[in-house]
Amino acid sequence: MDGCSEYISAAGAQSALQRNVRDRVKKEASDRRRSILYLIAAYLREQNFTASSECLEAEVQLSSDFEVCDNIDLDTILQEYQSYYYSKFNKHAKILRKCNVQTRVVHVPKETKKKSSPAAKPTQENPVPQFQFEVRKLLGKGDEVVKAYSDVTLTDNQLRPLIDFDGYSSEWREIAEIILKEVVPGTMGVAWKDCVGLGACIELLKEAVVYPLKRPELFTGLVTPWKGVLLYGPPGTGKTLLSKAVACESKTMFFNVTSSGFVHKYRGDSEKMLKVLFDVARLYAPSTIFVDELDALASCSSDFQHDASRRFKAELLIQLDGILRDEDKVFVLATTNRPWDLDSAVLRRFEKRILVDLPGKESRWKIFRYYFGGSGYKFNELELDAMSKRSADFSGSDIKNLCREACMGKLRQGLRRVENNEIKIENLEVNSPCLDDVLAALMKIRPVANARVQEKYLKWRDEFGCY
Ligand SMILES: Nc1ncnc2c1ncn2[C@@H]1O[C@H](COP(=O)(O)OP(=O)(O)OP(=O)(O)O)[C@@H](O)[C@H]1O
Repeated sequence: MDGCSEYISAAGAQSALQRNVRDRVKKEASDRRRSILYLIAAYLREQNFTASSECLEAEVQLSSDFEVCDNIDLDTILQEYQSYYYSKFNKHAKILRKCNVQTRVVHVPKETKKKSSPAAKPTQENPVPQFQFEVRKLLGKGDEVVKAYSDVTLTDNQLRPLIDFDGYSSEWREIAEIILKEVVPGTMGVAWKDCVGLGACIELLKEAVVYPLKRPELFTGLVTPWKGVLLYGPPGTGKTLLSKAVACESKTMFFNVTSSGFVHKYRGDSEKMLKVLFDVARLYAPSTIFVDELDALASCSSDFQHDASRRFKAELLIQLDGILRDEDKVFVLATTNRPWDLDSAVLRRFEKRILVDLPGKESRWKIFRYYFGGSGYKFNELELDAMSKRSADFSGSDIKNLCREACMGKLRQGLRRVENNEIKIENLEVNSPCLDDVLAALMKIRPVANARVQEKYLKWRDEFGCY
């Protein structure tokens, strides 16, 4: 082959290659366009716009041989795009903008003008529009949901079944129903008075969730209620106890998000779940979203897969921003005993960050009195002084354990006499524990935290706390 024909054949091969690439790109674009149309048709059907969906299917000749895959819907795609945009550019994606009214063009296809939607107008032959029929079918499900949280004190709004809220996909409703089934009943019997020695935290929680509901007119302008509160501190100091009291005392719908359960149960779909959670909380407002162990969900180094964790955090930030910005009566309460591990962007969204510290001597005194008094055991002030003095570093939970151990110690003495056949078990009477029993228990039970641990929290509070 001479140089010229070599050149021609190389040029021919290159142009064939270019044609191939062009064809591939064209095919990809046309596949994409086709997928978009299927997605739109499915979305319209999902939203009960049956006539519009049929019209679209006819106009673009969609074949009934294809259907949208289970786990793809427009809502998910949009949500993922928003999360991606936020994590990439650190600002919210703008999906819509108001158009110029003068230049706006409204396109009404001829077919839809002729055909009125069966859902829109009941006729004599068909008095129950198709849409309402769908509603009835689903209403049964909604009723079950209402029953599931019927022991919560609910307002009229909160008693509305899910189906009353239009415009959500069936996937959204499925997730929403799971969430509603996990609403914490307000009948756990924990009152403010059970959170002994935690007066400052209680005041703040009342400011955030109780008073704004009782006297909303007092909380306007700059005096808006706190929307995000983080309770942090050593283990066993009553953070979860406080949140249970919020559930019982606040009369809000209380959504309990246990981090480990959340990530495990909805792995791969956590951010979708999170979005629905906040949607549902808004729909059923006033509500409280309680996130236990926030560090497991939003630490700088979350252990669930890197990408999933990034997307989850981005969605959490979007949702927290929404709560802070909007007027909705949704309050987010979170706890952690590793505040230093939290992602700083998440941390910033919690307007109040409160240390629930180890109880001081006076608080320990009150906690001893609370637990022994609650069981009918009376100790005088001097005895309570002695206990509180010797229990430095004990958390509320440690003190509770100590009280149990003291009572068990007394019972054990009696059981030993039964074992030695000194008395019959039927005749065994257990006396109140005395100070010696408590001191003996003090030798056995050691506190979980100590001054060094406490120091770490105090240091973090001085740097990042907001109380
Ligand atoms: N201040 C307190 N007054 C009365 N009881 C308390 C107090 N603090 C803790 N307790 C008791 O200890 C138990 C455990 O406390 P709680 O679970 O609230 O601690 P926590 O701070 O959430 O711990 P962790 O950080 O490990 O989750 C409570 O259910 C309660 O019985």
